[in-house]
Amino acid sequence: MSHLPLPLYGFAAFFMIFWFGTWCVHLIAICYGKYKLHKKSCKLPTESSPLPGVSILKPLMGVDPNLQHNLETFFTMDYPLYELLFCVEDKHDPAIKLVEQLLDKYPLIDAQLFVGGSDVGVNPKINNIHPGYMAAKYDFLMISDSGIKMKNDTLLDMVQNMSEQHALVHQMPFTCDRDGFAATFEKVFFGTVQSRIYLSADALGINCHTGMSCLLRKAVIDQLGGLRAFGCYLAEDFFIAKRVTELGWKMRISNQPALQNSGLCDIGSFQARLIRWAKLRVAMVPTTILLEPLSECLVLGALAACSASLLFAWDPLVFYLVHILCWFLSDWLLLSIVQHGSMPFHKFEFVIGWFFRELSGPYLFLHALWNPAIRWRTRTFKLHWGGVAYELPLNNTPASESLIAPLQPAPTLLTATTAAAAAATTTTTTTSTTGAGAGTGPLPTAKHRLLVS
Ligand SMILES: CCCCCCCC/C=C\CCCCCCCC(=O)N[C@@H](CO[C@@H]1OC[C@@H](O)[C@H](O)[C@H]1O)[C@H](O)/C=C/CCCCCCCCCCCCC
Ligand SMILES: O=c1ccn([C@@H]2O[C@H](COP(=O)(O)OP(=O)(O)O)[C@@H](O)[C@H]2O)c(=O)[nH]1
Repeated sequence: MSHLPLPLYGFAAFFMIFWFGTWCVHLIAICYGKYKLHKKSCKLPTESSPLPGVSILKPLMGVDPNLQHNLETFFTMDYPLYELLFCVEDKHDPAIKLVEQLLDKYPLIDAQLFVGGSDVGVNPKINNIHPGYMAAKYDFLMISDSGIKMKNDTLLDMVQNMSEQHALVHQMPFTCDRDGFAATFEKVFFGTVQSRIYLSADALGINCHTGMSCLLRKAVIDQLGGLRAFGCYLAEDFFIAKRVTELGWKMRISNQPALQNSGLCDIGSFQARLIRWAKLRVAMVPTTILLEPLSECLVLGALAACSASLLFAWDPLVFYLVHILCWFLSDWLLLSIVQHGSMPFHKFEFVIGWFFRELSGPYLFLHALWNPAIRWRTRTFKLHWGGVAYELPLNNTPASESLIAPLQPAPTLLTATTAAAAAATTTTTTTSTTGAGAGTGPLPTAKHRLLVS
């Protein structure tokens, strides 16, 4: 041992400490997940402190087989005061017709549709929801991506997590139970590697905000310059959380994880999504270039096994196998906590899904580093270090990114009335009710609820 160069011992000691730290992260995630998730809040509204109104922004782009069902869950929530602000950028998007049908089906729910988006920055999601944000009338703002499904009490849960010190409550991303291996893979990713980081980061007060379902204090966002102030970033979620906490406000996750329920679920698109997210993280938090690969089970296990062999003369193979087994069991435990019920797949499928995730993780990360161009739906972007984005011209889309299948509008769904209403660039305001279940009288037909900007 003594003839080996000294720096090698330094590296070995570093990897052993990192390995130990990672197991602490496992432990924190399991304990915090058990404590925090699926807990029913006992804080009930009183006459002196009624539940606040919430303006819900729904950015939509294209239609998938579950969209109608997912959107419908927003019309049937048990919450006394909210408005739904659906936002669609393209006037030919078939999502318009779907929203109109829902507006007709639920005339007592306070809901509007905004078509045309805005041009306040590079981020197409921000551009899409900005008209809805400008029209929002309540003190609380919820941003909820198109693939999110709500339980009856999800909004209540989020509002009850918003204390006097909090300005941001977000849902930890998770998935609905769906059939097929791609759905298993998604659940394994969100319920293991992602939950581990998300839960421990929230427990330790580290910004890990993913903005697919979040509740914000509108006054705080207004104070920060409005949503337009975040239009220059693609990862608006990360920067919203950063600025909000810099003002002294707190953020935290809600008790219910977010139920992603997109009707399009395939391995290729999901991997492309993970690659896109990794590119964002690398640009925003450059230390992830080192931290992410190092925190992968197979990579860290190999490094720790060599280090343990060097430092303590332990058998590296036995160390490696025990490390993988313990990691696997700990991931199963964490996934069970996040799922909070029976698993939609057999244990054997979990084994396959887990190994597939562990083997593909480092590869996807390298892929993200290799090609910095970011394809998001119909557009391609690049990021400056720090996270400021710029859009690339359409013909500059790299071929390697073509595995992404953007949600393409199906033009056949568009009716003549919708097209005519959308083509007329006049602005028509909707008749609004005062909250869920509190409306009066018949409302105009859906086509009059179209706001074209
Ligand atoms: C000793 C242990 C060290 C641990 C090292 C941690 C390594 C991290 C490993 C895995 C990463 C897990 C991923 C966490 C979830 C992030 C998901 C994500 O990338 N989301 C981004 C994109 O979201 C979409 O963006 C567009 C928007 O319009 C959509 O609505 C969004 O859904 C999002 O932008 C990123 C947010 C947070 C990034 C945080 C990066 C820091 C991670 C390091 C945290 C370390 C915690 C260590 C705990 C002890
Ligand atoms: O050009 C775009 C891309 C996305 N979105 C919306 O932004 C949200 C998140 O998009 P996506 O699911 O593609 O992002 P991810 O969760 O994969 O990061 C969804 O509600 C989309 O409808 C949008 O309005 N315009």
